Amino acid sequence: LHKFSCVSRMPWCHNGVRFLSQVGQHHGPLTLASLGYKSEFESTNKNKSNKPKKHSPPIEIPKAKVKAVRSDGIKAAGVKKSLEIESAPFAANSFLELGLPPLLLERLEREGFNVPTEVQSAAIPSILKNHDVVIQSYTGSGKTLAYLLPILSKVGPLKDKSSNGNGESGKKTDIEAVIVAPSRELGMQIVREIKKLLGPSDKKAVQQLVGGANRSRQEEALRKNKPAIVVGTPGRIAEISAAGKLHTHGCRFLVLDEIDELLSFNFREAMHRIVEHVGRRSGANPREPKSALATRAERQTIMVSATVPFSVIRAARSWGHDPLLVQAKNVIPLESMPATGPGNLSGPMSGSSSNSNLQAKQADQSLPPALKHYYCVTKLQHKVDTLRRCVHALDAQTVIAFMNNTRQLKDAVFKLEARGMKAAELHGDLGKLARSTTLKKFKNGEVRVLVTNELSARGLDVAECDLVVNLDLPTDSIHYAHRAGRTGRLGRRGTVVSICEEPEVFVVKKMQKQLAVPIQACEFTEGRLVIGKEEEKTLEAVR
Ligand SMILES: Nc1ncnc2c1ncn2[C@@H]1O[C@H](COP(=O)(O)OP(=O)(O)OP(=O)(O)O)[C@@H](O)[C@H]1O
Repeated sequence: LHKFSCVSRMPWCHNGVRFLSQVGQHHGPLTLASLGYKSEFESTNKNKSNKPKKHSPPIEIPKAKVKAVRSDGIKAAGVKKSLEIESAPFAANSFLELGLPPLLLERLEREGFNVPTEVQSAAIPSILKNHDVVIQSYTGSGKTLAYLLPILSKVGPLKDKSSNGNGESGKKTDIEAVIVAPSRELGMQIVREIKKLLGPSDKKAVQQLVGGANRSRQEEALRKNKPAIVVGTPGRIAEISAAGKLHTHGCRFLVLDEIDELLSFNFREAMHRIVEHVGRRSGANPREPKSALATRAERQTIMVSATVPFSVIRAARSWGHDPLLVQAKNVIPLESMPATGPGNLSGPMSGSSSNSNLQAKQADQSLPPALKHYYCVTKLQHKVDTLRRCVHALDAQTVIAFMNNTRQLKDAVFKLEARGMKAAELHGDLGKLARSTTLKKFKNGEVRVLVTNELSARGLDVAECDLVVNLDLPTDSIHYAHRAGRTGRLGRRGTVVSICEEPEVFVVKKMQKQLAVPIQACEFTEGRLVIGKEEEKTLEAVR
């Protein structure tokens, strides 16, 4: 975004990145915390009601300029219906061929995981062979199990009995795997995925250490249950570790999920502590004189994200040992990546011609291939109404709408509800109970439109989500990719619509270029999505 020529009127455009007034003072990198999230800390419910703005009539569209296209919507008239997986990224081989232990294979079958996805097929053997890895594959392609399965093969109650490590003698000692995620929602989701495989009798082998939850209870659970795996947010893990209640020197795995987000400034101190205190970096010289590292177990470092900017490559080189870059169809030494300049798609730094090939090649690995992308130009005061017409036109049943400002987000929910569309807000100002209740309602179909901000852009896994709408544009292509990835999970159909004002169109065009996907101009009229003929012509050139 630094490269975009700013239009001073545009609220998000100032010194690189700026959202609307609420986050306007923040000039650091975009993070959950910078967007007003308190994912790591207790937050209060400041749910204030805002007066609804006057209803704005829909915009009239000159019919001659437009051509109707078939909606991508999924028919589910009032009833929540699961979306069919259409082009799943499944691999040709089976979990058995990947060398997973029998007990884990049983649990996978019980939970209906029959075939590994491509990225799982590439990552599992690499991790089982003790490599440090950076896992990069598009949103919703199964990266979580790609690292959880090899870890559960070596750690905890489902492990291969021949694998070494603590617990071998039946005596539980240290924690063996630490998994770090940037938000409590994502942390809890990972815990649920692990517990599903562990089953009720072994679920205490994993402990959540997320912010916003009761810390003494977490410490008590650590003491009593001696879990093999902990999953948490950076601040809470670092706090408990600094208090001497988390013993991670014997740890064999350190997973940094959504690594590019974890590298943001707000997590810097906590991440530093975690990286220094969890096991010993493999390849570090244990005989180094003053090094306390000698007493620690050698750890494997696993970093994960759909987007791998250069900062991640740098971090992987310094925190890992000869790491591999694992993608769905590729496993290559990270060393073979360019040593300087931008990594893959990025906002601020992308666009240099020397890296454009690499960028284009990796960009298409960040977005699910089946997604359809559109943008619709409207006036600011008509955005919510355009959203409503968009939902109807596509007959979308499970919609995530992204905004950048909490107050305007509440307004949008109010307007949608006033027009009879079931909507709810999700953001960091809500208490943890309100956040989980809203998410539950959204997942079970009680809420049709979830209006949220960057909190939900990473990791949130709602299989039924058939439409993502950017009511405010994301800051750059990385944020676009993560938001867009909330739909089209695991090969399902999905549509992404960015609703913007005329002066913002160049931002959409820029993202289209960086992401190497067509983002078609469209309008919603007479209950249908329509694209302009002119736009069609230019799109032919893009394709
Ligand atoms: N082999 C598999 N078979 C069936 N379902 C799977 C398989 N692997 C993963 N899934 C399911 O696919 C969904 C998406 O997986 P996951 O959340 O791990 O994707 P991701 O790549 O981490 O996405 P993001 O980048 O958005 O975090 C989850 O609901 C998960 O349970």
